[in-house]
Amino acid sequence: MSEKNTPQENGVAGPVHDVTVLGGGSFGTAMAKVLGENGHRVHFWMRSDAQAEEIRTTRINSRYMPGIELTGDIQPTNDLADAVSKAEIVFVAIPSKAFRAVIRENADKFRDEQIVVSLTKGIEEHGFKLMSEILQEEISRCRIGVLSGPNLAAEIVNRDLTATVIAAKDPDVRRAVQDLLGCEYFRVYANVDIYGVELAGALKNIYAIVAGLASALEMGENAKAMLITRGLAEMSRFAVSLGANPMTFMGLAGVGDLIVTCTSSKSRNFRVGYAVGQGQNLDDAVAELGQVAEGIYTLKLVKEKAEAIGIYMPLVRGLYEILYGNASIKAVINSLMMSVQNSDVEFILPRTITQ
Ligand SMILES: NC(=O)C1=CN([C@@H]2O[C@H](COP(=O)(O)OP(=O)(O)OC[C@H]3O[C@@H](n4cnc5c(N)ncnc54)[C@H](O)[C@@H]3O)[C@@H](O)[C@H]2O)C=CC1
Ligand SMILES: O=C(CO)COP(=O)(O)O
Repeated sequence: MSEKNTPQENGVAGPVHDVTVLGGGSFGTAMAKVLGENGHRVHFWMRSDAQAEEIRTTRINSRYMPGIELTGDIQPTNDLADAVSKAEIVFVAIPSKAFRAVIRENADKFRDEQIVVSLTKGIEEHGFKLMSEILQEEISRCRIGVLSGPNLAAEIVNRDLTATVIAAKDPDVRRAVQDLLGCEYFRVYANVDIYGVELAGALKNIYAIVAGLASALEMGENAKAMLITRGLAEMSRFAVSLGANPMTFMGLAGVGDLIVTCTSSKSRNFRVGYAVGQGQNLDDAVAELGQVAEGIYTLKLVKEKAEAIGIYMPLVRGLYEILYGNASIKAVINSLMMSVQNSDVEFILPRTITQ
């Protein structure tokens, strides 16, 4: 750590920290940019040496953030051991499908008590594990946190006003992340409900796909409000039944992230839904996107889990039938609108509230 001797671009002052970001995609790049502009030394790891070299020489990640200049002391590398060993805090922005493999392969590189924060919004395929649970299993000697919220990378890199949530049990972890990332356009709130914050980030991707579909079909603004609100009801019902705090879903990581991804074509999940709504098949839509849309995997896992624990999730079931069951969109909408199940009460209170 060293004292800063130059005014920082983002209106913050304080000691310079060594911070590592794992994952050279859209969100890793956005977080590296905030940290770099906040004056920190950022060890930015990506698996592709060519990509690291491009960023080193041009200061631009042309595949994931074309035209966005990465200023500040950002040091791209494909040497993960070196990047992790130098860091006081490690942020992980690796898609959920590869998350455990990357952490497990490199578990011995992390230090005792090192802070490791997941930025990933997904669920592991076998065992329904969230990323913080994977970190707990693979590197339990580290201090773990989760960052989630309405955080479109494409807006953060333009310095558009944004708020996020750091969830961690350890107050020092929460404070460290607030200090590192907070600046005049990026505000960091704290929460202790790691499971709720993390699950909300994964679940909202499903409803973003639904909203993209609805938008392509020009269903209108009333339909949008219905989908977002009923999506919130069903995702909170599911999460609370698994132990999340219902209040988390009233906050930025819950309804906040749900709103942004269900209303913005900058969301990749929304875009996949939009393409399917326009008649494209799912595989082509994902291939054309060229980036991760976690919701298409999360959907399968949540449908299975909801059935296993008996939670009513009609939007999840309907989207699953469209994407994986070859059901016609029209038939699914019709069955959702005409369903008599539970339409007599708007709220089905979670057991934890009624007991
Ligand atoms: N882009 C956004 O606006 C936000 C994304 N997130 C979450 O962050 C996570 C990462 O998303 P993005 O960066 O946006 O995805 P992306 O599709 O833009 O980039 C994914 C990155 O992961 C890398 N990657 C894939 N497999 C890998 C492996 N086996 N080893 C090392 N690197 C690997 C790719 O090379 C690429 O650099 C996702 O869970 C996403 O939901 C969270 C908040 C906002
Ligand atoms: O999580 C996000 C914004 O908060 C990004 O959503 P997408 O992955 O759908 O782009």
